[in-house]
Amino acid sequence: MTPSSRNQMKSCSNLSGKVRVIARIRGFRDHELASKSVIQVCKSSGSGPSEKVTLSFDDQTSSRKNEYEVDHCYHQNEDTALIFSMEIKPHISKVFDGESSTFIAFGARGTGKTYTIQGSKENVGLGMMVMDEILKMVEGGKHAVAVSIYEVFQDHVYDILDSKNPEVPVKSMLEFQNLYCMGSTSNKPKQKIAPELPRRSHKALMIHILACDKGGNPKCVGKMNFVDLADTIHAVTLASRLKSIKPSMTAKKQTNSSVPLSANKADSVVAARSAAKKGTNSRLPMSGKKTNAVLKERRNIFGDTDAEQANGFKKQANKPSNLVKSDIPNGDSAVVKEEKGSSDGALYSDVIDVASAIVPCDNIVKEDNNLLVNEGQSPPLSVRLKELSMNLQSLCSTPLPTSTPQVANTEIGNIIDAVEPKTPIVTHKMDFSNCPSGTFSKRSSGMKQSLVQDYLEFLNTASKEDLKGIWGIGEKRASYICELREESPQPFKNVKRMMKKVAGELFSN
Ligand SMILES: Nc1ncnc2c1ncn2[C@@H]1O[C@H](COP(=O)(O)OP(=O)(O)OP(=O)(O)O)[C@@H](O)[C@H]1O
Repeated sequence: MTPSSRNQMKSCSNLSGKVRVIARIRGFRDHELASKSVIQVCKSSGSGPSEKVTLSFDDQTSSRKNEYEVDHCYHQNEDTALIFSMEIKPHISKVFDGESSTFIAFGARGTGKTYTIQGSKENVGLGMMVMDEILKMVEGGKHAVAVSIYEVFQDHVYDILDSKNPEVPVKSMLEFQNLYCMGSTSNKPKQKIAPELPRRSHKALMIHILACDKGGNPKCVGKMNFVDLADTIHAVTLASRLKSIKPSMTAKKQTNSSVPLSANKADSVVAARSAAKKGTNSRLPMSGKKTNAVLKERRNIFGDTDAEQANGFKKQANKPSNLVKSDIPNGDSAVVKEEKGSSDGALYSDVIDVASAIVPCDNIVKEDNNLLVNEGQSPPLSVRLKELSMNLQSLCSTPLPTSTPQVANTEIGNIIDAVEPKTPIVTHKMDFSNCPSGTFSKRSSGMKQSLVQDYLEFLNTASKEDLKGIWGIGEKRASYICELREESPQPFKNVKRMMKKVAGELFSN
């Protein structure tokens, strides 16, 4: 994908010549129609597999216009069965010959990735269709089928089915349905993730085709992988995110054991040990025995020294935030198909190959907080927004001698109600018979609320450069605000939403 810049054509097709990129249009929902976005699909003059399609997204609300070139586009009246027969079915027989494939559904929230791969109650997804076809092909033959289902959250890979036996044999559609539905609704990782934090995990279904070797032991001859790549990830960032999972993958391959700790936890162990050595901190986050075990394991995995580890982890800690921009905007999703031999494809299948690494996630909440942390010197956006909310709170909690309902207490929810649009921003019929202080209060209350609205409007519409002009908003914060706008054209409709969206329960205290 070419670097993204505004109003520039992005070619999503023919990545490394080994990837086919198709788009699927699911149509606008009612609230999306209101955003005045327009999608245009133009076919090039070629036909058949060589045809190229240009998708133009014109968001009149934000004046954004983006164009993408893809290999094919499925329209909203074309169902998943058509995608299956055109894009996936031709590859099934190749898997039996050892040619693995990976299919990635990629798009912003709500664009239809789950609908396409897992399906819904009413509509069967690609996963079920493929399994149905594969089971027919293995029936009575020399092959067998097994499945694995994984969930990737940040740098952790969770085995959803059975950590002791990552490849679970499947003999019938009923068996598969039970596993797949259980896997899809599993709350194993969810339990560990703080509810107020955005949950953006990726899911992967792997279908293994097995055949017995000469010794009668089942051996994998080929795989079909289906990845639900959640969130708004730019293709370039995608590659780096996958690379960041690589240490876990390498660990799994080299030691054939689970990775004992997340990088962050090990990082803190290394940092604490180094501090202890220097005498600046005598406390280790774990017992000395466990610390040594962790470091030993990491040495086995990475073959590095403490100092190298510290550097390596430092680099990881400084890697860009997970909150990244999508190259495929709201309203469309894409299925990317990869064939054996692609360098990128190898990376993707690696992710899944080692996905049985089970990582204790007692630290995951701490790590999730990184989502809200700005890596720069300045305080994180959440802190800045909290500051802003306190200012707004103090503005709004001033008792007003107007007809506005009095705020009974200074709970933030009540304050927000007072700033909701139902409160008149400016009183047109000013009662000048009031005493001068009354008039002044009325005017100032209108002004305060107008300021609030202006600020929200500014956050919703200002260009990145203008956002950066505000004190406390730097490159990262401005990018984050722009990303929120990608998901919804007006993310900051009112103070309540702004607080919910950006800082979760931070403001509820
Ligand atoms: N092609 C489609 N036709 C009809 N409805 C669709 C289509 N694609 C998606 N939908 C509907 O849109 C909604 C969101 O779809 P879905 O949950 O699959 O999105 P998603 O990309 O998986 O979102 P998330 O990233 O939040 O998991 C669902 O109600 C789904 O039924």
